[in-house]
Amino acid sequence: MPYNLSSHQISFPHHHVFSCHESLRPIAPNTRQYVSTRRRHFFTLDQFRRSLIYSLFPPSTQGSDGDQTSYQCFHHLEPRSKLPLIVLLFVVPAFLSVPISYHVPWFSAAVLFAFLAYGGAVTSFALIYRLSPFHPLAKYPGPTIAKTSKLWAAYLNATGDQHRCFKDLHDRYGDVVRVGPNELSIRDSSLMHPILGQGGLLKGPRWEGRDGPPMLVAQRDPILHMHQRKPWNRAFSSAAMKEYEIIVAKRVRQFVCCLDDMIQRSDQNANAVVDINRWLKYFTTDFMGDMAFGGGFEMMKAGRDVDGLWTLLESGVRVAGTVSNVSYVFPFFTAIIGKKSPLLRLRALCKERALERLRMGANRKDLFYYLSGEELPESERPSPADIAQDGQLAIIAGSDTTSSVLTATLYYLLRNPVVYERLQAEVDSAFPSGEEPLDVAKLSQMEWLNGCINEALRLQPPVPSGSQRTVDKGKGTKVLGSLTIPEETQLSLHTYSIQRDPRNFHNPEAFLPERWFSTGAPAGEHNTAAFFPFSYGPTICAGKNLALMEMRMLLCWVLRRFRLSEAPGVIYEEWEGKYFGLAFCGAYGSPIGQCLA
Ligand code: HEM
Repeated sequence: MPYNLSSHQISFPHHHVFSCHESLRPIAPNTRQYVSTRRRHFFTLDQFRRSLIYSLFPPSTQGSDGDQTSYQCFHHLEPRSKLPLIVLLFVVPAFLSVPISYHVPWFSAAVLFAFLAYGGAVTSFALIYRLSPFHPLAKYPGPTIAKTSKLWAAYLNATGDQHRCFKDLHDRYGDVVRVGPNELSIRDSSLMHPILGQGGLLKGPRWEGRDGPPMLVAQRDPILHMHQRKPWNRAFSSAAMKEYEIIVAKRVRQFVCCLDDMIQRSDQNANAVVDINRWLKYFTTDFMGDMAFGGGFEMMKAGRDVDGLWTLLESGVRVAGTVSNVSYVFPFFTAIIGKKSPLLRLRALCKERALERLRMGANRKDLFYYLSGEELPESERPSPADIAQDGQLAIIAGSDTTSSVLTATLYYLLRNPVVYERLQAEVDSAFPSGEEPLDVAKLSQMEWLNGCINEALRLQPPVPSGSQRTVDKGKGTKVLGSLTIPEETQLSLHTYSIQRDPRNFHNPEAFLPERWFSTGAPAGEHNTAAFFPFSYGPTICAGKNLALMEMRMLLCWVLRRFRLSEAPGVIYEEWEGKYFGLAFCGAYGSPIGQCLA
């Protein structure tokens, strides 16, 4: 159904974004912080004055009374840092309590009353407007609670159930659902190019409010993004990828030996119950540690979460995912949690590792080599802080994602014994006994292997809610296919729903690797454009080819060496329902041959 919104525009606070014709200059040599040569942004007294009015007439009240003054105020203001937010939320009502105190017997009662009245008024204005027919997104269907606040989405994110809940909403309301006051979730793969492709929409504000210059994945400005992306593109060129094969192979060999060791030590007749999810996490983190910092995590060797890195990663990703739904909370969150915040601790750990590696120098061409600009003249190299930040991104982006897809693939193999047998036969014939599955070209041609990985990526994409985009402020209403989107609306293509949509994939809930075969695929709908677990366009996952190589090699090697089966006492039917942070156990059968290490 086509949606036609009025050109009525809403405002949503966000940072200044450089336009293409503005030039950029770094604020200091060897740094990624830039200022526009045309216009600089300071929080001026005028803005401060207007921010006070904004607090009384927040964005969402705009239009309810047609008040042009309030509209102009919130249209131009961007109060995201701690000070103005504290002023708006605490100082204004504190001032209001002074006149009230003349009318009540106790000053404390006046303060309480002022805060309640101020908070109540602001909240009521916001709620009434957001639910009113005057809101620019009023025509889009969605649950009432979602229209009132993003707190609901934050709550769903914290439960780990957001993607399944959004899919239910799409099944109920259709391809476009209002999932926040100013946010839409979209289940229409034909909009992939206009939204994510070249010249598409800017990244959304969900990464805002964090300390320091944004890392690549959070960079909203397309020009800065392109600039920051260059070393990543060099790092994942075909020539560079060749160098990584031995690094992956070394860690896969170690993974296999660790499992072998567990089987040897087990008293269950050459079987061992292994927490495969945990071990896959150790594997991917050790490997990304090698790539980003030249090693140093050694979780597989220790058989445990060394330095609490995984706990930091898991809690950091979960907290960041939840809080980014309400990114204006970030400054308060970091102020309250301070240095104990998992993200800050992770940052400190990565900085320590980066400095250590810089001291050691580049002894091989890994990801660090490219990110630290070893091949560039000294003056063009990034600062240690930037290198540490890129290393941190590699660990966050490259470990949990890959381990969750590997876990999902093994899960679906256990649940589909016929597919397991077919894949096993393919692996056995591709790599006869004793041969190490190292041939990357051969791995990329194996239809069952790649079909299984694609199915796991389709059914359990590690970024299930997609990458948020926004219709840029000041650019006016955007027409996307049959949709008309008001400026400063946030939106995401919902990967999980699109990849399970029967219009795109025949029998979408079934694990069918055959659907990816070049010939002999089962009849039925198969829309390759609707498969985008790594996203699409200029911001597509930088590490896609590395992740695929890593997953292919590990799966092949594990299948050559072990026979997996369901562990006793585990209810596998329940696993799929608890995608987030689940421990998944597999019982291992007789090993095939000797440890290949
Ligand atoms: C199965 C594994 C993986 C999946 C499904 C995956 C998926 C994604 C997705 C959906 C994005 C967001 C893109 C966007 O904003 O449009 C992303 C970004 C990114 N990923 Fe991956 N990823 C995986 C593994 C990796 C690995 C191994 C690395 C290696 C370091 C990596 C590095 C990155 C980087 C650097 C970005 C930011 C790209 C940018 O904004 O330009 N990812 N990934």
